Amino acid sequence: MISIIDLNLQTKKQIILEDINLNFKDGKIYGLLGPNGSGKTTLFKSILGLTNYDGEILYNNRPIKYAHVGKLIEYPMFYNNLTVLENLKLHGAYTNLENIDYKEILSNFDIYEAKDKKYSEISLGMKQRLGIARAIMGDPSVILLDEPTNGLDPLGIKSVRNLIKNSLRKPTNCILISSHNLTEIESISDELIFIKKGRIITKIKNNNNKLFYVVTLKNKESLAGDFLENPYVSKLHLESNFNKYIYSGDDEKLIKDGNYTFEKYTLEDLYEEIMCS
Ligand SMILES: Nc1ncnc2c1ncn2[C@@H]1O[C@H](COP(=O)(O)OP(=O)(O)OP(=O)(O)O)[C@@H](O)[C@H]1O
Repeated sequence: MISIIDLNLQTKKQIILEDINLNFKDGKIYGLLGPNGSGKTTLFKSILGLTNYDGEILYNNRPIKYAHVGKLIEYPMFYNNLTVLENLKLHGAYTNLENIDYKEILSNFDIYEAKDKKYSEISLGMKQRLGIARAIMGDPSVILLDEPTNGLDPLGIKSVRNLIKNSLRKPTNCILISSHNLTEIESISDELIFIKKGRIITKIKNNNNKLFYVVTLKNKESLAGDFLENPYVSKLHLESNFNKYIYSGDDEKLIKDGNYTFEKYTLEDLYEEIMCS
């Protein structure tokens, strides 16, 4: 499990990440959502030790630097003049990975046919799949994917999505994905984390039922214990006293007991409500 404890990062001019406290469990996929410049990539860079920060990032109670972290972040660097296979082998060599079955990796990522093509000659979709293939070489405990479907066409998006869902998730790894594509992130993630101006606004369990409920308590006394204990209930804004909650479960009975008013939201509506209020 990754534990991020009191993470803060600021430059002389700007607060970039503020009071981040998060746990990411093995076997789960976490989707990070937030506008441009909200701090998603910087959070990934902190996990990778690529930037200074205050606070602690642990993996299974040890500093994260001891964990094997695979990454696809910003513009992945590959050598244009080397082939797909040569690029992967080079990565294997300089990261000291042994017993890598390159054929299996390339086949799993549907790029085996292109193994002898130069990197500069393959399509954007293949480049993206190659980037993910490289990220998971050696079976990392943590996988960070920063906008893995950036620039892909609809079929490319589908193929990367299926790959993440079907091949990457394991009980022994923890996957973090940032994306602006709400449909995609909703279909992949177990938990959705909303970040705005460097702060975690809220996090919700995703049950892939496509609809969320924004629930308003009629009065404070209506804070029914059962409701708040439900794992599919989160505050709309973690830090405010707002009497609004998000319910992402599918048992409408829970919110139809007269103590609440509720509205159905799509993830897009929810994103707007969270980011614009
Ligand atoms: N090295 C740096 N020095 C100073 N400011 C930085 C640095 N890196 C990022 N920032 C600033 O930190 C903020 C967060 O940027 P970051 O790239 O993490 O956001 P993001 O959520 O990943 O955005 P996007 O969705 O556009 O990729 C931005 O305001 C950015 O300008």
